[in-house]
Amino acid sequence: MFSILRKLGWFFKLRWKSYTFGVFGLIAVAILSAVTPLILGNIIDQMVNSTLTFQSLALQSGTILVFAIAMYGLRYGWRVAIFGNSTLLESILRNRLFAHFTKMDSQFFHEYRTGDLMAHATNDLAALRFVAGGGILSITDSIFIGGTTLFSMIFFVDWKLTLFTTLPFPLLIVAARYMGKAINKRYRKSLESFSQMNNRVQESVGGMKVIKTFGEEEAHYADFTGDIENVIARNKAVYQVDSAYSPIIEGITGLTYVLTLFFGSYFISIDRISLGQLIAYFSYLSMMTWPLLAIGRVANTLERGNASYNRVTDLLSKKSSLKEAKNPIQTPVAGDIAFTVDSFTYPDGKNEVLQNAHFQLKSGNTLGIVGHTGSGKSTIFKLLLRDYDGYTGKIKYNDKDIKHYSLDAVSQGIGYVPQGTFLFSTTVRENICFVNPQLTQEQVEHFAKLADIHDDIEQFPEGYDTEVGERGVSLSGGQKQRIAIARALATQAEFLILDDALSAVDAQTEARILENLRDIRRNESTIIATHRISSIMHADEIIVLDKGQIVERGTHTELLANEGWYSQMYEEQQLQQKVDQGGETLG
Ligand SMILES: Nc1ncnc2c1ncn2[C@@H]1O[C@H](COP(=O)(O)OP(=O)(O)OP(=O)(O)O)[C@@H](O)[C@H]1O
Repeated sequence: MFSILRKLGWFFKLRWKSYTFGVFGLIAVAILSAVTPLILGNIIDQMVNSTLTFQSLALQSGTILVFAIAMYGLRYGWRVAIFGNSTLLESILRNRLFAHFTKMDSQFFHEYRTGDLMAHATNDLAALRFVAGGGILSITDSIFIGGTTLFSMIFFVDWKLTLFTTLPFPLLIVAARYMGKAINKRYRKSLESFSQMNNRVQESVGGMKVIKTFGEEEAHYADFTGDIENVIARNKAVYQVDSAYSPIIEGITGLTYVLTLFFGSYFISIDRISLGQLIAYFSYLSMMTWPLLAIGRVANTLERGNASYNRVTDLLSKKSSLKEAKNPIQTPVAGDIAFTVDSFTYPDGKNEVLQNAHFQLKSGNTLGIVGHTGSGKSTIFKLLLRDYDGYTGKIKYNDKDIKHYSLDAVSQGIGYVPQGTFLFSTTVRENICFVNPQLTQEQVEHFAKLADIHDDIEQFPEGYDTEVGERGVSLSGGQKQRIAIARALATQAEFLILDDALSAVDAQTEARILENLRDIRRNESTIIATHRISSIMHADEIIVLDKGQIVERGTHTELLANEGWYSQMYEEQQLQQKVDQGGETLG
């Protein structure tokens, strides 16, 4: 249980000054508050004995007032010190987690759902914040405030009275401990159901269009209602124990008050203690409840913190399967590509996704990749981007193994437009200069023009400052794709990879964009995967993939002469285009 304090040792060491100040503040408050009831008791005794002079009353009340002001200042100080530290710990760990997430590979995000990762980043870190704040406070409280109060009860009032009246105290500790444990257990379950509901909300909002299209709203709503009911039931279970907690604690403290009244009156009657001492004792009793509850609470806070710390370190210890070379090449990848992958299977997949996929791309050339859906086009890109290492064969940039480059060097050398475009909920401009925020307006417009999206952006309510996504303008699929292309071009990388990145734009627009690319990227390399043959017919080489194997390769003319799948697809698509154009003229 206390091992969490050792595990967080690095943080306590880091913040030892403010913790020392905070703990001393707490101890000083404990001592001052133990003296106050004594003064009070003394005033009352002097009153009873008619020895109270105005001077001594003023002096003693003045002392109480000074103590109260000092305690106010000290309490403020320790709160700022200790709770300030606890939020600092949370932010340090949150930064570490986030930095770690950014380094992890695709496999990691496949394994952990977003909702779970968010739960770790919130609930577990909050539990650790409690340890570093409330936990330290409770430990100091129970040891020092509890200790000084008990000491004062025994030595400044009466040891016998203390003995008889504190009999129910162990009961208080046990009740606080066990009920706290039960609350924690139920609370954890309620968090789990909350996390499950969170995951569903996230999926539902993301997939709302799909759900609606398939008329699945009701079924989905029923599932969601089930989740909500589960959350409510589990929260109720927490409150059931929670509601019983306070009455039980109050009952036990009530019992100590009754015992004190009984024994106290008796001891006054036999002149063992004075009335003033009894009143002081009552003050001590009320000061004692909090440290006793703290003892029960400390155990639970530490246990929860321990479990959370283990979960967080577990996440942090997950290694990306991609290892950086010892002294990696830091210059962005460039030059010729030699792709010779003999075999690749996804880490959690059963079937080989690529087999003997070998191709070369000379610097400055364009490679086209076509093939059925699922034939492995995107997989080739994932390997070129070094999302996975587990293949047999070699991938080389400029004659050097991809694994000898740093991960940043690979991503910096490639402008990538993935199949599913993702834009950030920010302005069009910020989306375009995502990698390079220093771009001037002219440069941003230049890339937007190349991606044939400039005219569209000019029409948006606030031009390049228009927000995209939920808070701003809704974009068409084709507009999103073109902004994503502008963003990839703005990286000014050596390689441009377009993965079916023009599927949502019409053939004329596509032709214009490709023409622009051919023009400005004459000396740089481009790889285009597509279902539309017209997109790649100008490529220097085209490869046709089928079930992970290259079944045809050559230039457009060579492939047509081949009379295989490529020429057949080309003819079908030409025919389709003619039919479409015919339809347009007829219409
Ligand atoms: N993360 C993954 N884990 C396991 N299998 C995967 C994963 N991603 C893709 N696959 C499988 O690999 C195969 C090739 O997929 P890939 O996405 O490369 O095809 P594609 O040619 O790009 O298809 P499309 O034209 O539909 O985009 C498919 O059978 C697919 O199911």
